[in-house]
Amino acid sequence: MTALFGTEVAPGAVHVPGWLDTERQRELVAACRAWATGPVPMRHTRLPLGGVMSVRTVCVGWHWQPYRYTRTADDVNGARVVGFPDWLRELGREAVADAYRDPAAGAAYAPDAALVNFYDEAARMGMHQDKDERSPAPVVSLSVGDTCVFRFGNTENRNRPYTDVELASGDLFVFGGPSRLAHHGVTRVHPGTADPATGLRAGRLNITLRTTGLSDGRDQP
Ligand SMILES: O=C(O)CCC(=O)C(=O)O
Ligand SMILES: [Fe+2]
Repeated sequence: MTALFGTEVAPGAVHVPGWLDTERQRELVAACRAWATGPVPMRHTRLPLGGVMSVRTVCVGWHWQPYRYTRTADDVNGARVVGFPDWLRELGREAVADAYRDPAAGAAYAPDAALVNFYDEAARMGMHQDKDERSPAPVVSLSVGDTCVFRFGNTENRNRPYTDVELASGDLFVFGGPSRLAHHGVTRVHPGTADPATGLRAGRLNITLRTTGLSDGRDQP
């Protein structure tokens, strides 16, 4: 087991470098490759004002489109989103338990959605809040591939104060509690920093686990 000396970037926001070993990163890359092919293909999300996101995204458990979750990908091909696997929920539980050093918080964690984002070297993500979930449960973020600059800000606005954190392959970042609605984004990706042993030769994968707080038959309007 890796020694877990995470850094608290803000209250409730913990960075644990090197949390995933190479084998687990390889497994995640393989899972993301499979999800990227369907039933809903990985694609650039269209924004309501006509823009498209520079990252490519595929969802697991619930489909996210700006700014709601549904079971079917109505903005892509109408297909039902792939099911959320038990092993991914278990990984999320381990992540929360380790980052917060709180086994009970880990055991209570029950994510039901994941967003898988792929960044090529030009992709970015603007400052935003993850606020389409109806649950205060933490977000678990796992990174594989090229190192990026992850900007972790405040709950008030997109501006300072913020902290720039380098997220490298295998890193875990958990944000919950008072940081759950903090603004955050990715300001750049450092090309050529990935370890090819993960199976991802170029670019960056980020997987965020979320708890939607939704149940079937009650899709968000
Ligand atoms: O890529 C990252 O590290 C962050 C992704 C993110 O903020 C999101 O998907 O909402
Ligand atoms: Fe986010």
